[in-house]
Amino acid sequence: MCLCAGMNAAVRAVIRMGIYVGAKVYFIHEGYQGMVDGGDDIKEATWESVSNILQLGGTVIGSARCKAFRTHEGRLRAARNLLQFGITNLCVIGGDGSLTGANVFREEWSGLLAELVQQGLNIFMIKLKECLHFSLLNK
Ligand SMILES: Nc1ncnc2c1ncn2[C@@H]1O[C@H](COP(=O)(O)OP(=O)(O)O)[C@@H](O)[C@H]1O
Ligand SMILES: O=P(O)(O)OC[C@H]1O[C@](O)(COP(=O)(O)O)[C@@H](O)[C@@H]1O
Repeated sequence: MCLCAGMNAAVRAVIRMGIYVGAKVYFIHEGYQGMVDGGDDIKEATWESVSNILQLGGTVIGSARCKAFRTHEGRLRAARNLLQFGITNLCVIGGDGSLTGANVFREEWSGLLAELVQQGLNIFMIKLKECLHFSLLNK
């Protein structure tokens, strides 16, 4: 469990600013593990869902070490899950490891999409490659 102060403030700021500018914003629970697993680990956030969290230690969305995200296969699963939810931007809050992983993912993104297309993923999703950006915040 991560007890770092400030993580929830960062989560709250990202969610509320995203909603403020009109975006649909999602929590990805348990870090990259949630991105790889998809399903219930990816949930739409609301303004109220980040109320009363500033004073809490750790992070309300969890954190995890994820071996799978270090592998190409794991990142392919993560990309598929993002596309299924229509997620086009990622904000990664973490340290050196998380940001290194985000950079690897960004560099691989076009190739991952090409692989998903080969596997038969709906072609309209391809336009998302134009708009997958990473905002990198250091903890
Ligand atoms: N070189 C890498 N390639 C892909 N993913 C990575 C890499 N390094 C770290 N990660 C991912 O980032 C996660 C968090 O990294 P870690 O070093 O544990 O924490 P921190 O972000 O606090 O430095 C790892 O569990 C792994 O899933
Ligand atoms: O839970 P929300 O809606 O994010 O509101 C957070 C609010 O709670 C506080 O952190 C603490 O407020 P109190 O000192 O009144 O308990 C405020 O500074 C902040 O505006």
